[in-house]
Amino acid sequence: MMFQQSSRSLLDASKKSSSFRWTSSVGRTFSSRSPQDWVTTEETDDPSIAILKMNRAPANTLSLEMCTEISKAIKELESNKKTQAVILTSSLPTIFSAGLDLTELHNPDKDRLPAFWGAFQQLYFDLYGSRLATIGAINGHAPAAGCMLALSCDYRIMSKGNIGLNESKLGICAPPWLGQQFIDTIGLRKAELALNMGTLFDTKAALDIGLIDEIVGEDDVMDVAKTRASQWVAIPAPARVACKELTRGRQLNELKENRKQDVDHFCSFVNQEAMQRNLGFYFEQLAKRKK
Ligand SMILES: CCCCC/C=C\C/C=C\CC/C=C/CC(=O)SCCNC(=O)CCNC(=O)[C@H](O)C(C)(C)COP(=O)(O)OP(=O)(O)OC[C@H]1O[C@@H](n2cnc3c(N)ncnc32)[C@H](O)[C@@H]1OP(=O)(O)O
Repeated sequence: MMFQQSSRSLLDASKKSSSFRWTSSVGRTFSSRSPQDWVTTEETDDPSIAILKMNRAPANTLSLEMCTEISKAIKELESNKKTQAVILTSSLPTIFSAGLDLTELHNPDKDRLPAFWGAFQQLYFDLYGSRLATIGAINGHAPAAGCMLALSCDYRIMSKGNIGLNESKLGICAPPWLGQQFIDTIGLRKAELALNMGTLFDTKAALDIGLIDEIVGEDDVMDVAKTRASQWVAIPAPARVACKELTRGRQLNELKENRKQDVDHFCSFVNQEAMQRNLGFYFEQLAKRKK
């Protein structure tokens, strides 16, 4: 049942994921550590509050396996009835998440691409629809899908870095459900300007526009995150879950009903020659910027 305070998320869409064809890693990963190490969960001194850390150096990019690992960690936390809140953060010094792993999109493997997008959709279901109170402790850059991770949390604190949907700079457009999440958060006109220009906001601008809820000092991130988590947990869970359903249920259901079309749409979009060319240029720019 959707509104029950149980170990299940608002939309228990995970069952559907079993229909994906999960292909094995094709050696595209950055980190030499195994996917199991890319996401860790920690307890806090309050048994109702847990921490989920992303540890995929160098940029916590979302590959198929990274999406799956984060989803798995959320599900595991939800399966413990005591856990009522999770703080999502990064163990990297300057990056929360650099968004989708662009190596998944550039010259993609044709069987892996739909599975990758399915895993990204699943992550959205699991985080945006989690029964847990979710606190985004954004301690570094959060562009594009990194911003999606932040937007999927119930409350966002940020210490440094830039955040926003910059997809247009890559010659692409955010998927409709991510665009809608952005519009729902900051309003149509502001979203229209930011989406078209691919604007990335620093912490002050992000607060002004309503993309984040609070700016915190670098050394205070975890303390503030725990305090905010305690405040969310203090609200009776059935009310909290019902409020989430009220504000997010329609969007979640819409994508749930259109999952297959969304995957097809994404794959045909990404496979276009012009799109591949743009991605190639963007990669070159990233590499040059470093030099
Ligand atoms: C109605 C019609 C609509 C149709 C739409 C239908 C479907 C939608 C289709 C497509 C939607 C696709 C959605 C995409 C969402 C995304 O998330 S795209 C990814 C966007 N991300 C970025 O642009 C971030 C790029 N990275 C950076 O700007 C910087 O790395 C940073 C985050 C600001 C950090 O800078 P810093 O100097 O600290 O680090 P480096 O730049 O040196 O990065 C370290 C290392 O990591 C590599 N890297 C960084 N980001 C990515 C990435 N996203 N993917 C892959 N690799 C990445 C970088 O290249 C460095 O590598 P190294 O040189 O080998 O060390």
